[in-house]
Amino acid sequence: MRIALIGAGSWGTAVAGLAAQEASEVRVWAHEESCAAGINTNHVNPGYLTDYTLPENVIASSDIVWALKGADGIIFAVPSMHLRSVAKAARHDIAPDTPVLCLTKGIEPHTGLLMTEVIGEEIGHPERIGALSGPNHAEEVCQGALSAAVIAAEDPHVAAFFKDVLISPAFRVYVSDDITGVEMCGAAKNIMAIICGIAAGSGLGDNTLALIMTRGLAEISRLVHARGGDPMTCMGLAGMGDLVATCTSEHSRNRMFGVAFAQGVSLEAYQERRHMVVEGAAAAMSIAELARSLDVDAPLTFALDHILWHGGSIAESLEHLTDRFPTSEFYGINE
Ligand SMILES: NC(=O)C1=CN([C@@H]2O[C@H](COP(=O)(O)OP(=O)(O)OC[C@H]3O[C@@H](n4cnc5c(N)ncnc54)[C@H](O)[C@@H]3O)[C@@H](O)[C@H]2O)C=CC1
Ligand SMILES: O=C(CO)COP(=O)(O)O
Repeated sequence: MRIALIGAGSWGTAVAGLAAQEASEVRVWAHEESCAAGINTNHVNPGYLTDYTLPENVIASSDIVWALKGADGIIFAVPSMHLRSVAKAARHDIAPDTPVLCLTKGIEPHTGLLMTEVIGEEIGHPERIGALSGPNHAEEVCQGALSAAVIAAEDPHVAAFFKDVLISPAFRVYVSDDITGVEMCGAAKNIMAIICGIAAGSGLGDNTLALIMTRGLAEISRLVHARGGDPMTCMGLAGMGDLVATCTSEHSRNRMFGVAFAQGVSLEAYQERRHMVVEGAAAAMSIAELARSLDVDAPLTFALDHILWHGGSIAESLEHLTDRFPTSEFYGINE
């Protein structure tokens, strides 16, 4: 069996290693030629996860046609801002019945589309496209630390196919049919992680972090419900699981960016320094747009959008948030 892994950042690299346990060959497409060369020569990606040695059946190229050739399954792991252009470039080299899995976490700005919907618009046959999400930092998964994820797909055969490819004693894979809920949770939790980072970087304590995570989860549940997903998904790996991991972990780019931002580092400077995507920044904008269009009350998302993209101050946003009159804890989720 041959798997194509489109994207050689941290997560694509770690998941290539997982897939290589089941597949006879994993072909990785890397945006940077140097990443492909390092994987082929030393079995190490020189750009990401540099302490991790990939299995020898993982090979790479910056030629996407080569990567897709003869693939029995295709996994997309590119940042959200590049997903549409990469899927467009791949469209003529993907057979209509090849199962596809999306690892990207985000919502497309202006369209409000989920990442699987973006891929579906470009390559067609959206029913064969699933999404994987959960509390999975690449740095831990590649070292075999016990982790779990959920794969959501409309077609259960697609979820079962990728579950068989990726599951191992150290990487537990559950399945779901709530693709909307799983993808909304994966995109929105990054916003809460940045806010937790800002709070921690501003000297606020553990009570505040727990407050942000809990009210964040209620906000995510309202968004999931309004977008047509199942709020129960928020209790699972893609919801609470990933929220806890990303809001508390030292590996979280989103949380660490929030800490740095509170100390005066700009988004551009942070991304330039780390060469890593901070998906929650883009998600603050795209999910704020989506929430307004769906008439969802999303105060934490609106606050981060205001701070990052409209010049709002942290102090002013905190004052605005704490001025709100608390109502029923779970409003907007059941009705
Ligand atoms: N890192 C992690 O532990 C996890 C990441 N994810 C998600 O996976 C997705 C990919 O993130 P990472 O692998 O962490 O990325 P990363 O931040 O480690 O690396 C950035 C990636 O962007 C690529 N890139 C840069 N410019 C590009 C362009 N013009 N066109 C196409 N690709 C370009 C780079 O080649 C590299 O693959 C994101 O949506 C992220 O939220 C999900 C779960 C875990
Ligand atoms: O989605 C991720 C982990 O599940 C990666 O995002 P963070 O690095 O911000 O946690």
